[in-house]
Amino acid sequence: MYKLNRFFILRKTLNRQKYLSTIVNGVEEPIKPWKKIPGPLSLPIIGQILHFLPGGWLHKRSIELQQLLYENYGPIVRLDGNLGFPPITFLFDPEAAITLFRKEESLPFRPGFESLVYHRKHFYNKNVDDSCGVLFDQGEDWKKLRSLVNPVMMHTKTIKLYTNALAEVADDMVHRLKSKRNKQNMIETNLFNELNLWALESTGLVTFGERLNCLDPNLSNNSPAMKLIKTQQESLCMIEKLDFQPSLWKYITTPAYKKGIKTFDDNLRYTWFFIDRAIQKLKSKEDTSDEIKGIFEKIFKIDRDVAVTLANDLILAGVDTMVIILGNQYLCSVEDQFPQPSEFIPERWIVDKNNPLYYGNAHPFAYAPFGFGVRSCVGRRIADLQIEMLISKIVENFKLDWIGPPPKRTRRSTLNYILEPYNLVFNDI
Ligand code: HEM
Repeated sequence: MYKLNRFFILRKTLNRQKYLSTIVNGVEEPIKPWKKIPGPLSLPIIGQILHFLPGGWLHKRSIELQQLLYENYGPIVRLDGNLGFPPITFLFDPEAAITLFRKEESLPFRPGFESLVYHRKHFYNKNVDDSCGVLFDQGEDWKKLRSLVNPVMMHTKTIKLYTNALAEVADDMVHRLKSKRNKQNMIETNLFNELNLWALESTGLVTFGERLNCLDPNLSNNSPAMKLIKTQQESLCMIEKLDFQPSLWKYITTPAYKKGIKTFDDNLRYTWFFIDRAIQKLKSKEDTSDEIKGIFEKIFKIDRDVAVTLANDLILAGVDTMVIILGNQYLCSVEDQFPQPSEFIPERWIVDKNNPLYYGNAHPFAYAPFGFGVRSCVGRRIADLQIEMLISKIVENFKLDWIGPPPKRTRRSTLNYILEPYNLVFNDI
């Protein structure tokens, strides 16, 4: 699944800058200039870009960027931004982060995905001012969408209606995993793709109110589901290239830009396959109150265009579960917050309060995977339920084991990638 941390562009909101200086030092201090925030050496004109180019210490790093920045510069780090990517402040102080979030305005600004937003505005939407979706819109446009979806997606009671259907999806996933095992009971195919298929099936069910059949054992590589997942993974790679690495696409038409636009086109085409199907079904079916309705159908009755935009959002956000930066993902892996952070110790969630491993000893904001406040993840209740269903079915059916060396770390980018080899063993109980 994905991570979406908020990142703040302090150049834009001076108040946040002021606030930061206050909380970090504990006393009111005059606003410090942006350039005083510690960060990699910045040279005139080219800024910090040299560190990210071949030969630079931040190019092709074997250690995560956030870890390098924290270890070298402390709890607040400045990246100036250059060649198409914006200035960023990394915040690794959970107390400061939570205070900042609490002070957030009613219309939080969350930048990012500029290439995708550009594609939606110039190649997909009819008018340049049309909505790009709840993930990407800002200000009043975002608020309008968000207030339509909140009652449908943020209420536990509404989401609980999907429990049985999601349990069936999880059962099918268990069957699929069983059928993909080799003689050592290890999954032969790409585990990352398998999880993407499950996520698409689960999110598709909640979105459209019906099964997409992504877990069908005979699913071919040319099926719309497989193509959707493939183009989604490719889209995220292109976003990483265009929006999270130095890139010239905003100034000239680069090959990466052309590839990105084509990939975003293809991805939306496959999402449309499912949207079209849902629209056709809605036209032909009678309204019965006792069946589970997808979010798409519920919103469609209020506003067709919003329903389509939202379906695009949910399928994108709910499948690969991607996005943006505030250092709490890194905070989850520091010893001060979670002792022995790189070890698999699930007991930390159930041990007694006196035990040093007790998860509650960490700062409450060190673990905030869904963000915080009015712009936090709108799919969190769905995600919680989906994950709860899958994990309980897996634990019921398998005794999990791990062979060989410890797992490689995930690669954090637009997405968190689980790196091969997947040495998980799925023994029958
Ligand atoms: C483990 C799974 C998931 C994680 C860790 C996650 C995490 C996040 C995070 C951190 C944000 C940004 C919050 C912020 O800016 O403060 C976010 C936003 C969002 N998520 Fe999720 N998410 C998950 C699953 C889902 C699912 C299943 C869906 C759809 C069904 C979804 C839909 C969205 C949408 C539409 C937004 C944008 C909300 C807005 O800007 O108003 N997410 N997610």
